[in-house]
Amino acid sequence: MDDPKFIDIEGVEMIFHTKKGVFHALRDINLAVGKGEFITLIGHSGCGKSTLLNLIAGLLEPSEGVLLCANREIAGPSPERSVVFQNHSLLPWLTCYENIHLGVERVFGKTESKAQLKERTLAALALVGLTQAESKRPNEISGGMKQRVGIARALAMEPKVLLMDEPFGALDALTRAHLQDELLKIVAATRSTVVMVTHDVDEAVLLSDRIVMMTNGPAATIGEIVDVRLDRPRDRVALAADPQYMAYRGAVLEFLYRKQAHPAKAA
Ligand SMILES: Nc1ncnc2c1ncn2[C@@H]1O[C@H](COP(=O)(O)OP(=O)(O)OP(=O)(O)O)[C@@H](O)[C@H]1O
Repeated sequence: MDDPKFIDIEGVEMIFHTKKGVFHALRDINLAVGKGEFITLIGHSGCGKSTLLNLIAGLLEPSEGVLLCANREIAGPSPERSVVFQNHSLLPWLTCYENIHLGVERVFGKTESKAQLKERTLAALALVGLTQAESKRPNEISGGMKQRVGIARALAMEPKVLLMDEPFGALDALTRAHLQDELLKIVAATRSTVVMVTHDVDEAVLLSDRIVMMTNGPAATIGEIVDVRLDRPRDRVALAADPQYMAYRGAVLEFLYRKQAHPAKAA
């Protein structure tokens, strides 16, 4: 691995000050993510997965500790760390092309020609198989297609890190499987570093190099990490009967449903 501490999270605590008082969401988070690594964050609802992702995105500031990306402190959002949310967050009045172009222009507008910006936008659409839908607006395409535009928009900015918060959570199982397979191919081609929040154990095992499993909140922390040593490219059908796959799956289930059996409401 080029840089085993490409993202480096050290001693992070997250405390929210709410009307009801102080809420200690995350404690003592230490994690290094290697360049090109695919990490998933899994844990019960409310344990702080999105909070940790938002800290890496620079959308939140830690109460204690430090987060670094490429040896620089994360001090705010940046196109080098682009985020894909569960609800695509496309602008409804813009076409698929325009939604992507907007981000491309923001990042490369000052340094590249109009033709280059167009080429980047078209390449991103092609990467997610949406060339045909370039002039459609979000209300004219399916949920899975919207998510693909969101992924294309994030990738078009050539981020160093792709952050994904349950990007397939709102999709039906077949579309979800299809997009997981596409994401695997795209990530293999772009060699992106990915941190993804998921609730889905199979998704975590299929996609990850490591699965970071979080304890229940409040004051959640990293409980265990599963190192998924399955060869790539991964084939979901072949893996379904693979004893190694089942063992990883079993380890995550054991953590979630035995060691961290669901808590009383955390917040
Ligand atoms: N801005 C905030 N102010 C106060 N509390 C917050 C804030 N953001 C998150 N929390 C609390 O921090 C805890 C972790 O929230 P977070 O959304 O990170 O959990 P999660 O693991 O992503 O949950 P889910 O799986 O349900 O999306 C929760 O108890 C939540 O209520």
